Amino acid sequence: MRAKVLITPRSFLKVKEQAQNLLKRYDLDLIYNDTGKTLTEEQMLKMCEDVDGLIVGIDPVTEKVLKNARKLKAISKYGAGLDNIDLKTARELGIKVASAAGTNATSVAELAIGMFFALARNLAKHVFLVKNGGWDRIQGVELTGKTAGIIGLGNIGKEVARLANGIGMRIIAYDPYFEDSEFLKKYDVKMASLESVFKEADFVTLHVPLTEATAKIVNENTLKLMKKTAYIVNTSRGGLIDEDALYEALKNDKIAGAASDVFSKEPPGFHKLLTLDNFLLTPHIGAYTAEAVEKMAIKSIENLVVLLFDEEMKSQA
Ligand SMILES: NC(=O)C1=CN([C@@H]2O[C@H](COP(=O)(O)OP(=O)(O)OC[C@H]3O[C@@H](n4cnc5c(N)ncnc54)[C@H](O)[C@@H]3O)[C@@H](O)[C@H]2O)C=CC1
Ligand SMILES: O=C(O)CCC(=O)C(=O)O
Repeated sequence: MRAKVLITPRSFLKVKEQAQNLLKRYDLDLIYNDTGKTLTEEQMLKMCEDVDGLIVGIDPVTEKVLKNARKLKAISKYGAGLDNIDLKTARELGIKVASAAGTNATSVAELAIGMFFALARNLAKHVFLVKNGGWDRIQGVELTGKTAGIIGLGNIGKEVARLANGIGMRIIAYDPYFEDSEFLKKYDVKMASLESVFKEADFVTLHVPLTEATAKIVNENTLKLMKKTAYIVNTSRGGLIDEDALYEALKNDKIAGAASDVFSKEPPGFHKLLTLDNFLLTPHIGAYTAEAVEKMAIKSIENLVVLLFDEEMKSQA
């Protein structure tokens, strides 16, 4: 019987033809999420019920969804973060999981550095000001010579380090699992404690996965360590920040500003952070570039084939 695969990411539709072409040698029925939105748990419950494989974006793959998906053998993440997948239940049920980490690293790193520039030169405020008839200038700061504090030196964190080094920033990083001393030498990165990163950095940037250990890594206590002139950038996951504590720090000018691509609830709806003009935001666009969309799609297809058929993808030549 043909295996059935559900493909949920909205942006996957942009490379649908290419994906179908890559998979044509395999006996698969491909079902797409055509709602134009991230699926809810209810929708996932229904749509995963009789599938053998799943290529998933940030839609919830909860215990309930997994237990109801009796035929499911493989989950291939279209992207890096696996926090939307209940990995413990997947393991217990013998469902294999793979990530496409690395495929979107350049795109996310470029957004993070873009946010450094936007914060340093008050870009959003200036656009708003001039469009509303003003011509005032808010003094900015240079990035050159400032300290970038990278939390999580994986695929994305390393790209941020490479770019920050090119700008002439001093770089410190916290990642207890990082071991590549050659990389540190090449991009002049100094490993530091988490506390030192918060204390010394002018731009703290988050690139860790959301896990029990990293949830609310930015909180009242760590925000208190930061300089009044420092900024925080989050292109990783909303759950890494205690959003109430960030609101208080920004509102009371305890730090200079923050930018976030991600929220604990997406879309955030009305959130008090959105009322602050020292808070910039984007709607989870980190990996939404032509290049990353294509790379994520190809890698997630290749991973699915390995997981489902236990083989490297056959050459398409
Ligand atoms: N905004 C967006 O569209 C995107 C967001 N992301 C987020 O970025 C995260 C990072 O992605 P990648 O760099 O590709 O992942 P990665 O797995 O390559 O790197 C994660 C790094 O975090 C480190 N780490 C893990 N636990 C840690 C801890 N407790 N303290 C300090 N370091 C720790 C690991 O050692 C690793 O070096 C993803 O998990 C995802 O949540 C990823 C892609 C797109
Ligand atoms: O753009 C997407 O579909 C989500 C990317 C993402 O958040 C990830 O790779 O973890």
